Amino acid sequence: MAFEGTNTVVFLASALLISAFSVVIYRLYFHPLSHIPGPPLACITSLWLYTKTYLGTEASSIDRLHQKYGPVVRIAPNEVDFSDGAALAPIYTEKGGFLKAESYRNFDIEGHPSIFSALDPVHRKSRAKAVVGMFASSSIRERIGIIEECVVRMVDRMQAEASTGKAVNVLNLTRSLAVDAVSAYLFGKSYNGIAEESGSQLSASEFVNTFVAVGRFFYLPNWAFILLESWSAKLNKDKSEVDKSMAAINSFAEKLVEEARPEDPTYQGRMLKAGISEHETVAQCLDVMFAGTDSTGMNLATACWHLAQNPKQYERLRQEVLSADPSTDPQTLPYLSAVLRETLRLSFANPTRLPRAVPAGGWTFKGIYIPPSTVVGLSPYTLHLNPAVFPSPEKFLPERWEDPTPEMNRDHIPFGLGPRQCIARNLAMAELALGVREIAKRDALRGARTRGKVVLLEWFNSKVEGEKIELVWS
Ligand code: HEM
Repeated sequence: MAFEGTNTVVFLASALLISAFSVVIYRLYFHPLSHIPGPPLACITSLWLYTKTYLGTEASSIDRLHQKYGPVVRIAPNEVDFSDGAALAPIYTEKGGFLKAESYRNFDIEGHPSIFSALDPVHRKSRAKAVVGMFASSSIRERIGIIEECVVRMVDRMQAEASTGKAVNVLNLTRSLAVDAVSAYLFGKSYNGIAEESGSQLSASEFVNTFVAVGRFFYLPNWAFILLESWSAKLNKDKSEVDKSMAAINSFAEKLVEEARPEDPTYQGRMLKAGISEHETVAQCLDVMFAGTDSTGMNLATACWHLAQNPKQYERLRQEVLSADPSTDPQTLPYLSAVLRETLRLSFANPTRLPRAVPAGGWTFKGIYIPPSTVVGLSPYTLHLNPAVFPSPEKFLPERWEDPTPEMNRDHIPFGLGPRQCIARNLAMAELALGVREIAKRDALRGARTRGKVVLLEWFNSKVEGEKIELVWS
């Protein structure tokens, strides 16, 4: 009997080994992507990509692969990354671009695909159509005073915290501004983050951090994602802080929806009017609260960081702001716009690939055939740091935008591009331009020095280590 048992084990182990070996041989030599170069481990198993993503080194690791293997690299059995900006148009824009990859489902909220995470364009369209008017430049111009007020309050607080002589976490301040601007402008009710106790962490921070952390499991199949997310939430040592922050944000969003009427011209009112359920409307509000707080906060804090490090550029910006008519739209000031473009190039709020699925029929790029369902994409990280397009790419040089080449314009993709580019681009730009103008006008960065380093984990929404971007005023 024992002998028979051993035989079965040996048989099963051999069968397993043979099938694993066959998969390896197939993926390396017979798979429809076997003609694309890439590290053998990544071609054999998605674990390579999952690990890099989890560790927050995805974008830089793939960038190094491009340096070794060229502009088209296989980074997983069924995934290919491009570094050639010529691939942007076919993937993201032409004929509506390719559909978002399955991994976006991991960003669904409470089981609802958000405007951001929806894969199905029809599902997304009914939601986006209800609110897209709020993001038009003309609508933002009409109610720009709401954002201006938040900006003034944020700079007041920055100056008050600066005067204490202690290190100031500007990321906390800019996140507070961002959550207030989005909530006041879209929902008609400010979250009032700037009014929270000076020096304390924004109560919405852990909510934002939790969403950011979703990015570490971005590429996992949805079932594995759900499993790991629930385990890691249970194991989180800061669980009570997270729960508190989530509860604060959830009750804010729930109240908004409870009190909303479909005839209200607010984000929540428009969603309800479009027939979206109350439960889903709460989820859609949470989605923009996160998206609006994280990326804009990160970019404005990055602008402060670089301006504090570059006094000549800060002075030039100030001179431009001070000599302009105060009623001028700051987005029309050339140097201020150059500062923002350079900030958006280097902030890496969204550093990694924006993955898309190749449609039926496949796709041929410069003679290279990519079969249907392959996940393809380009990353802001690789494009924005390409020395052939942006010489001395690590340097903060707003001057480079005074006379940009066509390749610079093409490869600068902080908001993504095509029909799925950032729906709130105009709102974000208005916040950033008003923020930078107010800081320059009031000379809020006079005497500011950067403290420590800004280390990023390259998740879909990058995580700043320690959630701090610190300045000290002397
Ligand atoms: C500087 C600030 C911002 C940056 C850099 C940024 C960046 C991006 C990027 C890269 C995408 C496209 C992702 C992809 O293709 O997968 C995106 C989409 C999106 N963003 Fe932003 N974003 C910013 C501000 C905002 C704000 C303020 C809001 C909301 C108030 C927002 C809401 C969204 C939504 C809803 C989408 C999904 C659009 C769609 O798929 O139709 N973002 N953003």
